Amino acid sequence: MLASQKDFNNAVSQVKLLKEDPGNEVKLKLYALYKQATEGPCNVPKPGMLGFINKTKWDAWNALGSLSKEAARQNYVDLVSRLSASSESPSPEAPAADRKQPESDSLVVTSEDGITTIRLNRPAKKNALTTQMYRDIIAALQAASKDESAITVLTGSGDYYCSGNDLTNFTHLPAGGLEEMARSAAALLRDFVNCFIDFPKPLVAVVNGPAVGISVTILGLFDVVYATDRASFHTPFSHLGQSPEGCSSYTFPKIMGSSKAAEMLLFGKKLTAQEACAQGLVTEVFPDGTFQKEVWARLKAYSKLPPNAMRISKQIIRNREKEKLHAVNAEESSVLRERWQSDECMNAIASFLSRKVKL
Ligand SMILES: CCCCCC/C=C/C(=O)SCCNC(=O)CCNC(=O)[C@H](O)C(C)(C)COP(=O)(O)OP(=O)(O)OC[C@H]1O[C@@H](n2cnc3c(N)ncnc32)[C@H](O)[C@@H]1OP(=O)(O)O
Repeated sequence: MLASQKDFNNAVSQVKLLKEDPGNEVKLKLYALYKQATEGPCNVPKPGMLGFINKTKWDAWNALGSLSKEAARQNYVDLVSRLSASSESPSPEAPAADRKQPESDSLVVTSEDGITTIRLNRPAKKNALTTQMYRDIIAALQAASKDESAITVLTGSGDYYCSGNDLTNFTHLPAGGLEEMARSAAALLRDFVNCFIDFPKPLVAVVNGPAVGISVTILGLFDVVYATDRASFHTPFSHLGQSPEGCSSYTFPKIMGSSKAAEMLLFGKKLTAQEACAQGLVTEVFPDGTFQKEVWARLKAYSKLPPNAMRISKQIIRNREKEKLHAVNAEESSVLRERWQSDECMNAIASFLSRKVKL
């Protein structure tokens, strides 16, 4: 059942009682949802360039498009309830030592020198992502968005950056069978990608080796991607009977043009680091021997820049795209939900598991 007018009025009062300032981005979201819930879709002319604040507010409201008043009311109530819960928790700005650690040691999260680093730590399996790792990454990103660091980094341990989704995820069938597995995987995928779309601070991928599948597609949602010259970028979705995710069906054509994107996403063409850089997916490539030293020195210098200026600049860059990205993510997740139940996909996974086929 959607939130009632009374729930909405209560949430409006609750916002004034929040102990912590939720930050400009959240305030903007609250403003937009409030306007949409009370007045419906944006119906006023766009302010001129000089009215910067009014224009930002207008953009946020306008970005909600034709969202119904009822849905906006519900989203407003949900957002306030999350904010109230987190402002009651002991310390939303918890320092690294107090951060809730991931459930498994396949993910290691550290904070140092203004940088929060989320490290995939399953080198024996080429950092393939288990279901628990997706959940832990979501939690780590949510914590990093509120901690004191200026920059957040995703990287891998060992010789691989990440071999993508752990294909054995598909072998743990719940009581509801294949259909239920596909439904819950699609919901998790959608939440996972949403966190990257909404992440408010500079997000940097330090690609320490080959990258496969979803670890490649989400790169289009990062702000900066540094890669060793040993890295490669491979999205073998057709080989696996699957389809693109991570908003790559939208970001890749935008970044590299539609025909280069099609070669990767339809035919699974693997790019070298230099090729990925030439096509705009990678920001800069470093020789493997000096990769870690050069990249971390650079990131340490960037982490000293004024954090609010970086957040606001990211907000301006990202806000225009957010609604579109959420819509793309929803569509890709729903298409994959069907794909995962197809014979093409099941056969491809069975082949990998029986060691008949390797990419
Ligand atoms: C909530 C669900 C969201 C899903 C989102 C949709 C995501 C889609 C994708 O990410 S599609 C991409 C999936 N990934 C793959 O298909 C890669 C499969 N792996 C390989 O082809 C190869 O392992 C390799 C090319 C990555 C590396 O080859 P090689 O260097 O020869 O190493 P090994 O094959 O011996 O691998 C070592 C060890 O790791 C295991 N492993 C590697 N990748 C995966 C994987 N993706 N899933 C599960 N296990 C993986 C491999 O089986 C070996 O294990 P073992 O030593 O045999 O126990």
